[in-house]
Amino acid sequence: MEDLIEEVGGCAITDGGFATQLERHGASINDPLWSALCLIKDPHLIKKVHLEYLEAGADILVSSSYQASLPGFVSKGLSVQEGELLLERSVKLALEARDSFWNSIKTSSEHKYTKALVAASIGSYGAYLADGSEYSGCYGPCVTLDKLKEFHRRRLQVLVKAGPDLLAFETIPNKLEAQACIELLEEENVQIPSWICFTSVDGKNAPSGESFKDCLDVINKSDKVHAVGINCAPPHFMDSIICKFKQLTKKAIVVYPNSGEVWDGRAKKWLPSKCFDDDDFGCHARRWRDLGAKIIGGCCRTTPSTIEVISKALREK
Ligand SMILES: C[S+](C)CC[C@H](N)C(=O)O
Ligand SMILES: N[C@@H](CCS)C(=O)O
Ligand SMILES: [Zn+2]
Repeated sequence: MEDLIEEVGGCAITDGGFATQLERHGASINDPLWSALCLIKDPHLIKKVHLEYLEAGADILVSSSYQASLPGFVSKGLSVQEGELLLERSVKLALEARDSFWNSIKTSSEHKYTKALVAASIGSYGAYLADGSEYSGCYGPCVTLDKLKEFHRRRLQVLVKAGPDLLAFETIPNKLEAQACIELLEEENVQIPSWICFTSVDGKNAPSGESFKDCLDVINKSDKVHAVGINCAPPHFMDSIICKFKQLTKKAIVVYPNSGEVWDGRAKKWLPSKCFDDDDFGCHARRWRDLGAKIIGGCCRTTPSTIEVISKALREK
């Protein structure tokens, strides 16, 4: 990850909203598995979306496993073994897209691309609950550290074995889940780098109300985690969050905010709110880089055109 950041001039671009782009192609993801439903129904579309983000200039692809889980697949009537194959497929599809894109352009002397890395997405427990609780962090008293580790363990093992370049823990909403992720990375002796991203609904704390200082103190103790940041929070929080994270950690900072719309977990739809358009992302991406972010992209409701604008803004001399 550090090599990629250096190779691309100090700031790598991750992709944009994966589920958002699936939906724009007509995929129906109103389901407890959300975008991971496409792993069963339409894997070709997953590859197409990965290729679109590569074309737009993403240096990092995040796999389609955000809301994929073994209990989720089993509740659809699949066996554990079938579920494991689907998790593996999520990484393979991204690797295949990356390799075929790279093979198609690498011999041309004029291309502007770097060979992308594939990050296996590991969505939070709240994502699996499919009730929007990745934005509240309220898992209730029954959800202990051990329960969170057991939820994450097998999926992590299968995703690591599938051969991604990175692990991307996404939308972590509280300190307990950050602790679970750190302990798992140690216990499983994971050798590939990880990033851990939190959500935020107030721009100051994790959704649970716990301070980012407390959350980052947990993460700073682990050398398995190479970057820490925020995803799927409103973009106008990023300036102050980057400044705050710079004081709280020496790890690389990653930011890939959503458009600013707000997810209604009950109605399962995005509610309009103060939003950034693609051009806003372009201007702000430069600012986020200048403030010290090392990986920048978009999350829900951003699209390949957002990533193209970010790429132009960051790569143009
Ligand atoms: C990042 S959110 C929009 C993903 C969907 C959510 N976990 C749900 O199922 O409601
Ligand atoms: N990687 C996931 C994140 C959702 S918050 C996606 O882009 O769909
Ligand atoms: Zn998102």
